[in-house]
Amino acid sequence: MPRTDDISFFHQGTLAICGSIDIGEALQECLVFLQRYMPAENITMDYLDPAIPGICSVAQAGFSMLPAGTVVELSEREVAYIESQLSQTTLSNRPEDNPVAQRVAAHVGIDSVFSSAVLHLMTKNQHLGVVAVSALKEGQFTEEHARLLSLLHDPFAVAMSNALRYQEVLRLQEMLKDDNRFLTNELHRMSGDTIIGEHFGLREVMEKVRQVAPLDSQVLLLGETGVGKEVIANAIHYNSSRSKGPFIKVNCGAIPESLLDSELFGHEKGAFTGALSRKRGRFERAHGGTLFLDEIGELPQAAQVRLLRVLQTKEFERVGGTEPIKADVRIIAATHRRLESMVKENTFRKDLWFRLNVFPLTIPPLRERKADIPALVNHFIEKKSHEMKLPYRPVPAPGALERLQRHHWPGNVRELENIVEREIIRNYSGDRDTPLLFAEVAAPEGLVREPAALPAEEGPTNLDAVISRHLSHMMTRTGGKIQGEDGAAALLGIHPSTLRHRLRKLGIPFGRGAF
Ligand SMILES: Nc1ncnc2c1ncn2[C@@H]1O[C@H](COP(=O)(O)OP(=O)(O)OP(=O)(O)O)[C@@H](O)[C@H]1O
Repeated sequence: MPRTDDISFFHQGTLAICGSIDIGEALQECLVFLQRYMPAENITMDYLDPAIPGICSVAQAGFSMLPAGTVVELSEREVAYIESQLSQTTLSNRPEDNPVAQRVAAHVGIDSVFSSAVLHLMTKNQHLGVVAVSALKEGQFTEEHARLLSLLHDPFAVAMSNALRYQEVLRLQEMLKDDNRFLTNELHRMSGDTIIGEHFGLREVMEKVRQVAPLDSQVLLLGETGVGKEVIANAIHYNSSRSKGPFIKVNCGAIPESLLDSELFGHEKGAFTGALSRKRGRFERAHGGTLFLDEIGELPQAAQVRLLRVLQTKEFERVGGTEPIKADVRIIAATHRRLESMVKENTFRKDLWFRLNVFPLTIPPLRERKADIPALVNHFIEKKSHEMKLPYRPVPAPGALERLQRHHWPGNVRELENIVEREIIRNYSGDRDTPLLFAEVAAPEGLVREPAALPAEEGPTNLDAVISRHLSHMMTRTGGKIQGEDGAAALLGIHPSTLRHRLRKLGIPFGRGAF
């Protein structure tokens, strides 16, 4: 039968050990408790890592015998000593009694004599680690102290096991955060880090981006398909105070109506057939960041009502859930549709349109910023060659860029990107020494709309257009370089600042960044 004071000792000791989720704080409580029964001045919880081999401190309280996180390497003899002691509580009242305690003391710079009582923690014959109680004087611990300490074996073993698991969770969490940071940077790099035309065709758009990005206002991006709405949404996010948060995209037109609610707001386990586990929706995932609602004009009426409610209350419930969830999300919506006409036709809710239309930003179609085409072509050649791991960089054939600039571009930048990719593939499978001709842009009927007054073969006759064409050609030839012997200014025989002035006036990109 256990003695009554043993039961009380166990009870109070267990409360001290389990009193805090932080194992350091728990050991501090425990040290204060143990001091009522033994001359404990320090307590550490450590485990043996056979891979080092050495002991690693999990937590500590007292005079810093072994601060948390310390690793002390051990010799084979010292590891063998620990292994020989597993089934008992080791008392060492003189340093020479315990070679491991001596090694630890030397490691932390304690040169005075000391004594310790070491409790080995075991579960199912597996050595979890030790709890070591120490004092800075010799001969401090008795068999009775060892007996009392061993009464606390089980709560210490549970605490040790939880602390190790908790450390593992923190390690994995840090790894996930690191992966997340890496992937976010990769995504950012891949999805529009470079905005071609920001100083030329998109200058006004980018001015507005810089104005609105730091504010938390909603933005509505308008423009034909493929003009770069997502690229601009990215730029707003990465130039805002939310840039470290997530950028989550939803293509409202690509998700079946029956799945929209679950995609946007998430669902609880068992909310519907196939909901095997709880799932967070895109709103929840975008918490602290930006939610990009692409193709907002395709949102079905019922979903428009729910979206409006979330925008008004900033709260939603998961499908099948009752608990309201708050998400701090900035909304950027985009559409190639004329929302105003849709409102008139009653296919888009007027109140939602008002909500979204706080800061409308229209991205001009490519045909209205043709001066950006050479730089875009070079950018896509670079991008695609890199993606395709080409050992060489194809170059456009003479006259090809002019041909591209005469195209009407109904599919905008995306169409240009696809054409560049196709041309590189064609070039790769044919004669790689042939420059990229882009012959296809001139071919299909209706795609190329040459202005009647400017037949393609004659080229422009208006003086500015002729100069613009020539300067664009020179920029392509020199890779945007203005100064130096091989720069465009020297080739044209004019002063570099005069050339820069001309280029700016005509909206022609220059400089290394433009090519
Ligand atoms: N200014 C730009 N600089 C570099 N790349 C661009 C630019 N604008 C668009 N792109 C590229 O063109 C492609 C189409 O752009 P994006 O997806 O942003 O267009 P969108 O207007 O959102 O299209 P949709 O209306 O179909 O959703 C993307 O690969 C994008 O990276």
